[in-house]
Amino acid sequence: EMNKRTSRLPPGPPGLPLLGNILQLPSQFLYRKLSAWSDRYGPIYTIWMGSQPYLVLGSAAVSADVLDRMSAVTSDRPPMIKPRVFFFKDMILMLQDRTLTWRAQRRSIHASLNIHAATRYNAMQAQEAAYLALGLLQHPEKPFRRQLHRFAASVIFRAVYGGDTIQLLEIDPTKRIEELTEEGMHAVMPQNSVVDIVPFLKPLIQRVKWFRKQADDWFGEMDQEAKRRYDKALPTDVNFLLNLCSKYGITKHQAMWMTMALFMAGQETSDTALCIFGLAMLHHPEAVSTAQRQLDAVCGDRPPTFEDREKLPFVDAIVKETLRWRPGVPLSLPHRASEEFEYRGYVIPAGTVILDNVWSQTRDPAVYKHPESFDPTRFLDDSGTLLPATADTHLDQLGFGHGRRVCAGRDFALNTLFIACAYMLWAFRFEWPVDEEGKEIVCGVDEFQDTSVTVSPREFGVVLKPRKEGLEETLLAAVKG
Ligand code: HEM
Repeated sequence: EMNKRTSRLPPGPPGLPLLGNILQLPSQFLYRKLSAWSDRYGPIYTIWMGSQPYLVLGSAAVSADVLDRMSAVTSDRPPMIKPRVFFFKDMILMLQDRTLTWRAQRRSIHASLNIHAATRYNAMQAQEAAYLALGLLQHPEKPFRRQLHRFAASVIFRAVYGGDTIQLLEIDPTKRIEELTEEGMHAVMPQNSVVDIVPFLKPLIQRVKWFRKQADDWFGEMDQEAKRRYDKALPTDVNFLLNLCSKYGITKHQAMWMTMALFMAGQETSDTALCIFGLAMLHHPEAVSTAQRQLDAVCGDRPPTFEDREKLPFVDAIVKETLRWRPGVPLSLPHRASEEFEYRGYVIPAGTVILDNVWSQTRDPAVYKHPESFDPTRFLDDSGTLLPATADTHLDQLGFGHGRRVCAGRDFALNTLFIACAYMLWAFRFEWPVDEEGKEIVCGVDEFQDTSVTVSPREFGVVLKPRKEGLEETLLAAVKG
């Protein structure tokens, strides 16, 4: 299908005959290797997985050209046979091509999560942020990450299915979905899927019973879980998305999977971003104190609200910088060219997989000076007001991907992060735990773990000290609403 003679793909690292660059790719932190190659081969280059070309986009400008301006032909997903066909049976919108089903789902999600509609979730998000702070105050013995995880799960679960806050000390009803998600998502990255590197194996593998059985069992369980959750949800003010499905011609089976997809896409990503926020705050006390001065001036002894947001640009700048400094989804999700296209004199054949390396884009020194330093003031003018966004960066939010596939939950996620970070900064001082000799137990800024789609800091401890009189009562009142 691929005509190597007529295509003129941009050059990249030389590989081996037949295998291409496969053996040069690390099984973890692929984005780091791809970023190092960007330094050498430029912001657009090609790597080969066998006979399959992968175009790697390493600068914000190139990504805006290829994935935004040419989105009409660069917005499909790779075949990803193992996860997409074997596991998800093409029911999950993140991995679908731009079919009519995909379009209908994006439309209904947009109707409920666009920047205006997303404000309908604000009261719930603020209540959840208060409950997060309360949990951190009352249960310092529960790991920080565990509590962020509960928060992120509860916010997205309630937005999708309605219902009450997931309690910190009770059984987490989302646990099963998460276990299944982890198993399924592991298959997404090309290194984990032999079929996708050597597609001619597909028919053979499809006949291998045990392999199909694993995927079929997984699908069966996920399908049941999706149905159970969907049937339990009562359309309410909070999860009004459910009301929209029939309007957009989405069948029940599709709606079941769409709601599940939203949970999968929204939970771990938000939790990861908050964990990175924690790490950044521990390393940057000066950012913490600037934010706290602003919060104290605006809110005093009452907790922050969404109405305060205009007056809290430093908190928004911290959220932006957190997502830029260590993007939790460093390679976004892969796109695929649906048609041949030309760019900068190159000819990219249909079927080329496009890797959106947001990790290199967010540390492009032409766009962000001193990209390795965590500096929220880069987004603010001298008076502390948010600056207009940098061109070609999706409002300085490269971490949410590009083009027609750009994250469908971006504004919702930014609201979740804003209120959670505002609450934590308002309520607590951030300190490292200390060992018996009084020495701080620090987690370095690069001590990350790779969980295939997301990357996040390894587990670390944080001591949160209350900085307000009567904090517990204030938070209890905020939780009650
Ligand atoms: C900090 C939090 C989040 C980050 C960093 C993030 C990042 C991303 C990225 C990088 C993509 C791929 C974009 C592309 O292919 O170009 C994506 C897709 C998506 N995200 Fe998010 N996301 C976050 C939160 C959420 C939330 C809260 C939701 C739902 C409420 C959500 C729903 C989706 C969906 C449905 C897609 C698939 C879009 C498609 O394939 O058409 N995300 N996200």
